[in-house]
Amino acid sequence: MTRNIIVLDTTLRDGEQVPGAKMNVYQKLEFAQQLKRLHVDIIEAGFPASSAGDFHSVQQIARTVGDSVSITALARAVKADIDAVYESIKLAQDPFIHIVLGTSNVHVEKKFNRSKDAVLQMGVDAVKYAKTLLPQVQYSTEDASRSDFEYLWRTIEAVVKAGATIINIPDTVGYAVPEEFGELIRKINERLKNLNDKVVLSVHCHNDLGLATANTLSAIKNGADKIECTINGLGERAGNTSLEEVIMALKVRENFYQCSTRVETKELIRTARLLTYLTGLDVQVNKAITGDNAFAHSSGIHQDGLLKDRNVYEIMDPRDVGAESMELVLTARSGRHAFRHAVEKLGFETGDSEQFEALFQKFLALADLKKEVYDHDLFYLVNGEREQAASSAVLYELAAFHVVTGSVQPSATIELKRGEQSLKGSATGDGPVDAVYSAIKQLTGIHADLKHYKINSISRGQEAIGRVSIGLEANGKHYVGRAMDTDIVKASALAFLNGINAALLDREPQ
Ligand SMILES: CC(=O)SCCNC(=O)CCNC(=O)[C@H](O)C(C)(C)COP(=O)(O)OP(=O)(O)OC[C@H]1O[C@@H](n2cnc3c(N)ncnc32)[C@H](O)[C@@H]1OP(=O)(O)O
Ligand SMILES: CC(C)C(=O)C(=O)O
Ligand SMILES: [Mg+2]
Repeated sequence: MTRNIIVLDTTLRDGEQVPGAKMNVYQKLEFAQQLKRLHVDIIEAGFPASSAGDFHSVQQIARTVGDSVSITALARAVKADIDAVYESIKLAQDPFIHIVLGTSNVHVEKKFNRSKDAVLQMGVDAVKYAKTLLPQVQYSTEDASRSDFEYLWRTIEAVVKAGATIINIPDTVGYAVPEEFGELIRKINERLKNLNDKVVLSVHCHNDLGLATANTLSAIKNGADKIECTINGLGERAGNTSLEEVIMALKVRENFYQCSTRVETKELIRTARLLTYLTGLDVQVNKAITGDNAFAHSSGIHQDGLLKDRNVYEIMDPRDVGAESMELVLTARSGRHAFRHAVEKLGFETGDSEQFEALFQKFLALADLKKEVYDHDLFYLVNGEREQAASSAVLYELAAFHVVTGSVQPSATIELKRGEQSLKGSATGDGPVDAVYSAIKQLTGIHADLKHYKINSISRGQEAIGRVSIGLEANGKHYVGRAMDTDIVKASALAFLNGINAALLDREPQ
């Protein structure tokens, strides 16, 4: 008999704590919809007390996917944080409040400068308060793996008696090693079952020593009922446990773990690609499950073996994680049937006939420029179109641009549209992109400092698409912008406008 493991995805909370991983509300909603398709049990949607923007995103996620996925969000052991969590998730069907509070000596003494008893009491009070709002409360003993065991247990016992229904044991700084972490979970599990066998035992591991997946699996083997993970292992510092790795380890080695999950593994690659697209954070090519080379075989002896029998060098079928064994190459000579087939094969809906036609025309324009359109390009084409439709509140649009560069001083002429209004202006700069950015700043009148600029080539072929990610500071806050185009100057202009629009929307909510 297999045991079901509850899967919580915290990409939108711990994952989003990563510099550069910030997403806007439309992007978070798109990702949450994909997590729903992936069949995770719980989405940790954010940290609503941290800003009005995060509160709004958590609320929108709870409203949009909270009918079929359990939703939680994080709070310190602070009343205002707990209130913010409750207010943002209360419309979901199965919401719960997640409270975190440190148990290690260094947290108690250095972070809080209080006695152990006083910190424990803070946790108990927080749980009692959260219970007045919702029946389900998760309590995380932050830095558990570096905590004195008897104090850790005393805390768990007290918060369970106060009403906590899930106890989450974090290896916050990735210090644990598998044998030791497994033993810790075994001991807690034994005592917890005697104390209250309805309480769910959960783990949350970080990857500072590259052991997050191993520690999570060891915890499962030793009785953990629930795991917290992120897609591509995104998360604070070296990241969190990678969801796809644990899920596939449980599936491929079911004979050893005798556990299963509800996760729809065929959605794994698509979820990982979507996250890369939304955050601009690429995955290393040799990353297990979601790296570009995870299912690529290059050496002759391996290829020979595979041709004789796939099992010689394959422990899982690439199709089980949503990887294509064969890619369809589309060109400008492809028709609507082939295009629809390719888009649907990637798992996207093609919309009504008007939406489909608009998408097809965009595809033709791209195919004319790029000659060959790969699955990867289609993925970005469809997502870009959706994101544009979702963010109809965008303030400025690029209507036209012209740049001059070479042995003269680079200059740019830009035409922007804002609703019915048309604005045109020119500027010079150190280079064409700098000139474009100066002209955009002049026209929008926004004081924005470019903090970082990154350009990558995505997809293959000579006419690959350039993806630009920028970070800018405006109104004392940091905003990100991303865009892609076969013309890198245009992609640069669009990414900058994206960031400017995010800053303006923050100042003038629509
Ligand atoms: C392990 C984790 O991943 S925990 C989650 C990490 N996530 C985040 O930090 C989310 C983003 N954070 C934020 O937006 C802000 O830090 C806020 C809104 C939470 C707090 O902002 P501020 O009030 O300005 O406080 P600041 O961040 O400077 O300091 C943290 C304060 O919270 C206290 N604190 C830290 N953890 C906890 C906790 N679990 N419970 C109660 N208080 C806590 C600290 O002791 C400090 O209080 P002090 O000012 O009395 O010393
Ligand atoms: C909030 C907790 C679970 C956390 O992220 C950690 O301890 O790493
Ligand atoms: Mg964490």
